[in-house]
Amino acid sequence: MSRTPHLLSIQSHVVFGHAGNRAAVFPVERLGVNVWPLNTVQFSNHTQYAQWTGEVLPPNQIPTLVEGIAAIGELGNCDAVLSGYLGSAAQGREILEVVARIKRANPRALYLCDPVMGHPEKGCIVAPEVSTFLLEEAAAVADLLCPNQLELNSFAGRRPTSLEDCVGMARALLARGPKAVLVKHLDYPGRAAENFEMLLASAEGTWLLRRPLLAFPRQPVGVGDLTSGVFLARLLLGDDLLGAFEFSAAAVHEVLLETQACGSYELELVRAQDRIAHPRVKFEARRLG
Ligand SMILES: Nc1ncnc2c1ncn2[C@@H]1O[C@H](COP(=O)(O)OP(=O)(O)O)[C@@H](O)[C@H]1O
Ligand SMILES: Cc1ncc(COP(=O)(O)O)c(C=O)c1O
Ligand SMILES: [Mg+2]
Repeated sequence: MSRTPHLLSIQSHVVFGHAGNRAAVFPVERLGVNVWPLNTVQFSNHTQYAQWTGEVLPPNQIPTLVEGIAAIGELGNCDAVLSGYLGSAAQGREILEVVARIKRANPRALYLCDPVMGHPEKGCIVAPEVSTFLLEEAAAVADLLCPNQLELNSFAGRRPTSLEDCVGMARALLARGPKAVLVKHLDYPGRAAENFEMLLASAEGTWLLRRPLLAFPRQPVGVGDLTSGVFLARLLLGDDLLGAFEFSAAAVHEVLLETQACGSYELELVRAQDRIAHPRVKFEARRLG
């Protein structure tokens, strides 16, 4: 029997609803990966409600908690680290130390960075110094980087003019160190309005994936966190980059269909659990160039 992979997932916790670890832990475990959730913040709800209560984890708690895992002899069993929503740049620096420590314990361990930067128009609030940390420090260390279009624009320092330009921006990120860049949401002049598009860039090439754009009265939150979690889970379960990319698009689309059918604002992860594990839809990515 093959071993169950272990993933250290360092992102936000919300008591109500689904974002950060609350969008990733359950689906990733449902797919068959053990998750070690380490919560960077504990908020009542995600920040797009415009109000919330709760606290940011003191940065020194990150190495303290990882030290506890090392002390019981389990750190070498960690197969990957995922980082997402951060409460401070200081937390980010502690995460990079933790990644280095885990890679010493298990040189095959992967680090996926979802560079959650905030989106003032949408109401996603992240401390501004976190963006600087992600741009200048985290990208160089990550094996896998999963920006959305706005985050890709921040890395490039400009907006794209076309799909080809998005490809160039994603491939420029590869040059900073990651083995793959998954752009979770593409937006560029001339994009067909009926589609939701994603991009995967690696040393082997670049792939574009299109799925239907669904209508929501209010855009659900946590979709990015769900996407990066499922993508990494499938890699840990043995998929190649392209397979994990296509699977994550299908599983996320199933969750969005369920969410839309229920008329919910929060992602319907519990109701969609079987569809996450066994998506009925399939999207094939198209190789570009
Ligand atoms: N198929 C889809 N149809 C409609 N909206 C979608 C679909 N897939 C994702 N979304 C929405 O697209 C947006 C993507 O957000 P974006 O900021 O680019 O990424 P992230 O989720 O990482 O923040 C989210 O608001 C999400 O709810
Ligand atoms: C607490 C928290 N975590 C994570 C996120 C990121 O969510 P998404 O997956 O939509 O990028 C948000 C977005 O507002 C948030 O408020
Ligand atoms: Mg995001």
